[in-house]
This record gives sequence, structure tokens and C-alpha cells, in this order.
Amino acid sequence: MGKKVLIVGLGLIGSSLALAIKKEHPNVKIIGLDIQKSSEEFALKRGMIDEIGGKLEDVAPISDVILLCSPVETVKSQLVKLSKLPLQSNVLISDVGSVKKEIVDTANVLGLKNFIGGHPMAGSHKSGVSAGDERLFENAYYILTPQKDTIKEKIEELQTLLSGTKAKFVTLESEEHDKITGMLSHLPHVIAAGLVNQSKEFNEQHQGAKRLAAGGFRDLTRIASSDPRMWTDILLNNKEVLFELIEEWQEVMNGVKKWLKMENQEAIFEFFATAKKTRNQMPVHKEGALPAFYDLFVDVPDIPGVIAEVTGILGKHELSLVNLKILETREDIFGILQLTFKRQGDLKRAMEILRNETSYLCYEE
Ligand SMILES: NC(=O)c1ccc[n+]([C@@H]2O[C@H](COP(=O)([O-])OP(=O)(O)OC[C@H]3O[C@@H](n4cnc5c(N)ncnc54)[C@H](O)[C@@H]3O)[C@@H](O)[C@H]2O)c1
Ligand SMILES: O=C(O)C(=O)C[C@]1(C(=O)O)C=C[C@@H](O)C=C1
Repeated sequence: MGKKVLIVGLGLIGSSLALAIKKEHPNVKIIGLDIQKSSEEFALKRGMIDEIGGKLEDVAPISDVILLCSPVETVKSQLVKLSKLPLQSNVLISDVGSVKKEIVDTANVLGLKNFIGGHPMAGSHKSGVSAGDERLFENAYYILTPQKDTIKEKIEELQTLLSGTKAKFVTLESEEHDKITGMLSHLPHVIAAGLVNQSKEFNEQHQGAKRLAAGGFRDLTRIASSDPRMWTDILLNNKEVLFELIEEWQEVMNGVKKWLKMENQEAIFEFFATAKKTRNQMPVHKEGALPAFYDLFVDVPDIPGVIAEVTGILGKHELSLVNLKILETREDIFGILQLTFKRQGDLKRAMEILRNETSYLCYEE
């Protein structure tokens, strides 16, 4: 019989891992557990998991592998719970939390020897089980932060289990991990959220301004749509690193302010020239995970039944959506439907079909 793998937290990351594991290891039995019953049922119905786990204390002791895929603060309390349970002596425990030092230190203090910190460097601003995608981690880096005495075989066991992710594994010290992700992930999320909040106040004073936001604002602020609970946990668990980074960021902004005051053309030019050169050389351009979602926008008239009409057409052509959102009504005439697909091919087909079968304006951004 195959291994029993328990996945705790069936959101975006947990369900995507479940799919990737199942694909590569069909004999593995995946047991799923979530505080949201609807997520457990969705995952079971879609074949992401083989069984719903019930209570952690009942199912953890019979599991060969336990993957904690909940928010960072919850992972820490789940480690405490696990440390009190009669787990199998060779159980492998890992997590996917975006911060590593606090989690690895917790496992270490609790004496959970077979715990290996993990963090797939891929994700999305979308969350929840319905966003799960077996290809989410393809080509992405998957960081592992083993403890000093973790045996090599356990690391290999984890990598083999996760081979279906098609991610590239790298090993880091947890402290180094938090410094790097602080700079490349956590600070950018703080800046994006700050910018969107600043623009909210601005928009209240300048009616209609938000409609004019174009590519620059969109590219810089997509991640401001991420889950606030997840990001609260991340910030509070990486605060020392973020103190420093935020201070450096403030210095950068002060520099720009000073050059503007002095009309220092050369310094301003150099600021943008350095950024352009650096950004163009960064591997973020060439590698990294595939974008996980594709949004199609449809301008529809503000009349009853229009959503059913659009989804009905897509259903007839067996095109399934990850998400559907109604964006703000424009000028009391149009509403904008945001239809999210997992595959670009599906988006293209949907656009063609809707253009043929309706008169609505369909576009990608
Ligand atoms: N979203 C990303 O881009 C991303 C990328 C890499 C890592 N991560 C990390 O992965 C983890 C999960 O993030 P996500 O994006 O999948 O979030 P998510 O909100 O999609 O999923 C989290 C799931 O955990 C469940 N949960 C919460 N408390 C629980 C508990 N006590 N017991 C069982 N289930 C519980 C929630 O109901 C939810 O289904 C976080 O630690 C996050 O830092 C996220
Ligand atoms: O693509 C996104 O939406 C993400 O924010 C993914 C992202 C990031 O790159 O910052 C977010 C948090 C994770 O810990 C890892 C990846």
C-alpha cells in the first residue's frame, strides 16, 4: 500500500500540492483536512484528496507524511499540537509557510526532528481550494530549510514526494531565507498595499480617477489583492527583517524627494537607469513559475440574466472558470465581468466564442 500523506490546509497551496503529488504518485493516499468543511468537500469531490481527515489528533498518528499548508501563525500552533501526539517514529513533517525562522525554531524547540521547513516560491493573489492548480509550482524555486541534524534521506524523501511539482529545490538557512523573501516578496507586498491604500484616499478626493489607472498601476499592485490574513501572519513573523527593509525603503524615497527639491536631473536619471539595467538582468524575466491565472474581461449591459447568459455559453463549450467577479458598474450602463481561467488556451477560446455569440466587448488586460 502507498504512503499516507496528510495535508492540513486545503487552500491554494495545499490543494495545488495535493494535485501535484497525486499526479506523480497515484498510489499515495492523500488525506485532507481544513477548518472549512466546504473546502474539504470540494477537494474530495474534485479528486484532489482521497479522504477527509476529521481531527488532527486522530489522523496525524497514522500518517507517514504531514504537510502543513495553513497560515504561518497556524502552522506554529499545529506544530505544538503535533509534538504532543503519538506520531510514527519516522514521520516526515513539512510546511509551506512564507516565513521560515519562526517555524523552524518552533519545530526545533519542540524536538520535532523530522521537520523540514519548506516554501514554494510560487503562488498567487488568489486563495482557496478552487484556485488549486497542479502546475502552479512548475519551474519555480522550492526552498527547503532543514534543521542542522536533518538526515539526507529525509530531504530526499520530501523531494521525491514533491517531484510532481516540477519545481527546483534549493536549500537555505531559515534566517537567510527570511532576509531574501523579506526583500523580494514581503517588502513588495507592503509597498503594493500601501500604494493602493494611498490611492484610495486620493480617489475619494478625485472622483473618477481610478478608472484611469493603467498598466503601471496594475502591474505594481496585483499582489495587493492577496489574502490579508496570510500577510498579517507573514509580516508579524518577519518583523526584524522588515524593520530594516522599510527603513531602507524610506531612505530611498527621501533621496528621490531631495533630488526633486534640488531639481537634480542627473541623480533622477541615474535612479531610473540603474533600475532599468538591474530589472532587465534579473532572472525574474526569464524563469520562474508560469502565471497561474488568466483574466478575461467582458463589458456587459446592466440587465438581469446577463451573467447566466455568459456562463451558460462557456458551460456549453465545456470551458470552466476558476473565478467570476463583477467589477464596478461603469457610468450606470456597463458592468465588467472578470472571468478567470487556469489556462491561457481556455481564455483565448472563451474570448473567441463570446465575441462570436454575443455583442459584448471582450478583452485581456
Ligand atoms: N499564496 C501564495 O502565494 C503562497 C505562496 C507560497 C507559500 N504560501 C504560504 O502557504 C500557506 C497557505 O497559503 P495559501 O495561499 O494556500 O492560503 P489559502 O487561504 O488559500 O489556504 C489556507 C487554508 O488553510 C486553512 N486553514 C486555516 N487554519 C486552519 C486550521 N487551523 N486547520 C486546518 N486548516 C486551516 C484555510 O481554511 C485555508 O483553506 C501560508 O502559510 C502562506 O504563507 C502562500
Ligand atoms: O504571485 C504572487 O501573487 C505572489 O505574491 C507569490 C509570492 C511572491 O512572489 O511574493 C507570495 C508569497 C509566497 O510566499 C511566495 C510567492
